[in-house]
Amino acid sequence: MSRTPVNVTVTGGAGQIGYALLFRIASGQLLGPDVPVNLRLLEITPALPAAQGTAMELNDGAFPLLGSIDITDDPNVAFDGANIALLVGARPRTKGMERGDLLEANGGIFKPQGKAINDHAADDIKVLVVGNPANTNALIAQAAAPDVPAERFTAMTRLDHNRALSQLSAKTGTPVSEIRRLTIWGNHSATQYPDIFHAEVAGKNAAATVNDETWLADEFIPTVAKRGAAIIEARGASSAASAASAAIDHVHTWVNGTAAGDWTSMGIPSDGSYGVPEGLISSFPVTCSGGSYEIVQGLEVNDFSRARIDASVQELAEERDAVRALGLI
Ligand SMILES: NC(=O)c1ccc[n+]([C@@H]2O[C@H](COP(=O)([O-])OP(=O)(O)OC[C@H]3O[C@@H](n4cnc5c(N)ncnc54)[C@H](O)[C@@H]3O)[C@@H](O)[C@H]2O)c1
Ligand SMILES: O=C(O)C[C@H](O)C(=O)O
Repeated sequence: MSRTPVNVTVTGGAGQIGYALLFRIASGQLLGPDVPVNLRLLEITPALPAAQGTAMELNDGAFPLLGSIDITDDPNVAFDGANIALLVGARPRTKGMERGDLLEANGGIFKPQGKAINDHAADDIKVLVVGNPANTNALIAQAAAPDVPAERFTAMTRLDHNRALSQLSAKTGTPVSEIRRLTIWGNHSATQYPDIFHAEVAGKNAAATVNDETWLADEFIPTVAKRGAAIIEARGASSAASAASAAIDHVHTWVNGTAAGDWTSMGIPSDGSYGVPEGLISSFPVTCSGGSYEIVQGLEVNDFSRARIDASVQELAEERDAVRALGLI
């Protein structure tokens, strides 16, 4: 194998998403079947033994593409030379915790991680934030990394995108492979807006094919937007394998590109497109090519969509204002 290994740092490596994610990275599904990887796992000190256990299992997988595995509780070590950073570890909301408390607790995680990325990561670093609240955690990390181009910080809405694909597939009886151009707009939260007005189902407009605004407003959108809560209710724990799968999809698409004629959804720093205030990390339709992404321009936004995009963006602006008030950005 002649290629230089890619350094992939995963935070929260001992958690449940980490357990589903790391083996797929090691097997080549993140970057490609010919790309060797070195793994760095960042965990909190008490979780280091559990991370060691996961590393033992990774070794036992005898993955041909897997070089080294390093485990640390020091962000400066974890992000040293990192090419890809998957920020999964986060402080979950616990009983009695207000939204502001959650943002503050996560600020204590994502601000130092952003600084460590700024100071130690490789020049081509690409960051995906999975840990919730993902969009605002990405904003905190990005603000702490002024020397890294802002567009390298992204938040995961690919799970929402995949959920929307699956729901539309079930409604129309069309395989997901024949659905294109779906969009998730806004925040990875219950305010997100899954948009099918520009989507295609087997080459035909999805909204026209479905032709059922009641289903769209009362079933499709709430099912996708509240799917995370429904999984927690059913499993007693938040989504893990599907979240890991979406993280793989997000980075794979970012690095290897979108298919011709299709796009994907990524939480990215807004450039002001579609009336989303510049700098907010909001989900947009994007195409990827050559390791970069671009917002799909020129889509008509009807009144139905406008109201829903604006509501989610408003929530993002409130989260930004809250972390600004806490001095986190
Ligand atoms: N964006 C999405 O679509 C999406 C989907 C599912 C879950 N999530 C979020 O992903 C996060 C992780 O979920 P999980 O199920 O793996 O949780 P988990 O509790 O099983 O694992 C989290 C891990 O992060 C570690 N951790 C905590 N603080 C850390 C720090 N400062 N540095 C490094 N590691 C740290 C913990 O020790 C733990 O091992 C949660 O915030 C969850 O809400 C996001
Ligand atoms: O962890 C959560 O709160 C839910 C998660 O973000 C999900 O969408 O499954």
